[in-house]
Amino acid sequence: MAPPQTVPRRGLFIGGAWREPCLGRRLPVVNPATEATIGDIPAGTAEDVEIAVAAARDAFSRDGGRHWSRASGAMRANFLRAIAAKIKDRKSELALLETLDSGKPLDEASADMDDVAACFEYYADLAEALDGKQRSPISLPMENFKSYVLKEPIGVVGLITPWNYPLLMATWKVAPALAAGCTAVLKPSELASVSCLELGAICMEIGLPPGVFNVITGLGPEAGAPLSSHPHVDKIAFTGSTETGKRIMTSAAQMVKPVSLELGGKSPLIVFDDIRDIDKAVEWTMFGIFANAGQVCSATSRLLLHEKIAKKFLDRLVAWAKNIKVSDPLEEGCRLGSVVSEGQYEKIKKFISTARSEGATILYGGARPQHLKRGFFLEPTIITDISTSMQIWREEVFGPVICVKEFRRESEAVELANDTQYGLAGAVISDDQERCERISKALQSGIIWINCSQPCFVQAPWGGNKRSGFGRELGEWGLDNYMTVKQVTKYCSDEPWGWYQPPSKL
Ligand SMILES: NC(=O)c1ccc[n+]([C@@H]2O[C@H](COP(=O)([O-])OP(=O)(O)OC[C@H]3O[C@@H](n4cnc5c(N)ncnc54)[C@H](O)[C@@H]3O)[C@@H](O)[C@H]2O)c1
Ligand SMILES: C[N+](C)(C)CCCC=O
Repeated sequence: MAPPQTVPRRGLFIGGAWREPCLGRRLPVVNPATEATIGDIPAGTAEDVEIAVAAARDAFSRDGGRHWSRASGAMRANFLRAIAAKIKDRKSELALLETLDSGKPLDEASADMDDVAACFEYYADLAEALDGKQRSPISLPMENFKSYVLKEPIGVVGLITPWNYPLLMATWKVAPALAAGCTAVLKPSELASVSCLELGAICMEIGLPPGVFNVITGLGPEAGAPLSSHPHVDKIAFTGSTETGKRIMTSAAQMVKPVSLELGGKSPLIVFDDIRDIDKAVEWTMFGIFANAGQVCSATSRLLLHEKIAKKFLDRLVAWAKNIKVSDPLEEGCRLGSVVSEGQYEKIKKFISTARSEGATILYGGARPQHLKRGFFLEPTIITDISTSMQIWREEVFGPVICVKEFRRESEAVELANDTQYGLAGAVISDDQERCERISKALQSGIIWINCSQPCFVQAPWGGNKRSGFGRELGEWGLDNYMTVKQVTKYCSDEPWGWYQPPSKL
């Protein structure tokens, strides 16, 4: 039987229940691989944000926080593990929904659901470990004082996320926020909210206390902006474009509200002429730019090739690119689905035409695959004859498009790699390990891959420098994003302090 091609009809998830948006509006959900409308999502607005923030505040302080924010980490870990178990149970259904919603290959969506469950489990372990880390003593230089540290949840957090890995990017925030004892309002992207609403359904099923987790879907300016400027939201964690990140930071600054920003990228991949296995390097290059149709913040979209191997490498890259199965993302073996929306499709095509008009060569791809008449599909695209002033070299495309430049010396490769306003990721492929270490130090980015591109582990920190943002997600750093540190210092001497002259007792 063919899988269903519609998405569940949901309301906003607020206070543990489904609620119709105050203004009663909804947004269509379009399957980008077929261009068919397959359902709709609520279009939340400031009125709904108000209700969701109040629900989250109430959940944070209900019964003095005994049931959530001040409960033991072990108690919260039980809920996180229950969420992970439900994600595993519903893995194939959730993966299908994400594929229908975003156009990504079903195999990729399935792998993402594994990562989602693993992330909830990981932060369940960290929540549990938090109990043993409370009251950790601080060594002081004076014996008559004792000091210790309490790690406390920051409060109500607003989580604003993008469409490229809809549930995974939300989970990178939701799991540590809940582990820390925060309560949260999630605003997923209007282009792919379906799986995040299902996370609401899962939280309801497992009996998460009402208001601990809330989902407001809707447009950025209508639902995201009131969340980021809300006076009762204690922190905003944002993943998305650098332009929106700037707006969020500006609005949060008015209340000196902390923000963490995971923004865009234009990451380099440097390949040296000392490699023994060209095909192995070519496959990582492909994975670095064609996975998820290049709609990856850390996509290694600028390829730097040593001039001695450039010709041979590009011949193999084209051969491998020709071999990619570009198809309906539900087809078995699909490795390149559609991009997420018509808007994104047009934007990518414009990047390609501008590159051509600026004098670059479209070595391979650059157009709709001929066998796909509908849907927002693009061939894997390889662009050469680049100069560093070209738009394609400087700006994030967020599509299956790689631009290639040659270099002669290691120092030149580093200079070209760092020639960007972004600083999220960088990769080097070389059989010389010392060279790899040198390059790792020289690249100005938060993530470095050696002899690979894109593998990501929940234990390791994730985030960027420069205009790719600041703050780190994942690992222990991800948990720290949602905690404040409180020092408690006690005077424990029987002697008076003795700074002032005591008044006469008479
Ligand atoms: N660094 C990372 O880890 C990472 C991960 C994934 C995506 N990204 C970046 O995200 C971008 C693509 O995602 P996108 O197109 O969804 O980004 P976007 O900035 O358009 O939207 C991101 C989110 O912000 C919301 N938003 C938009 N305007 C807003 C406003 N004025 N106030 C508050 N919220 C608002 C959107 O509705 C969406 O939920 C790319 O630049 C990509 O590099 C970064
Ligand atoms: C490492 N992943 C899974 C590709 C996620 C990257 C997040 C940014 O787009």
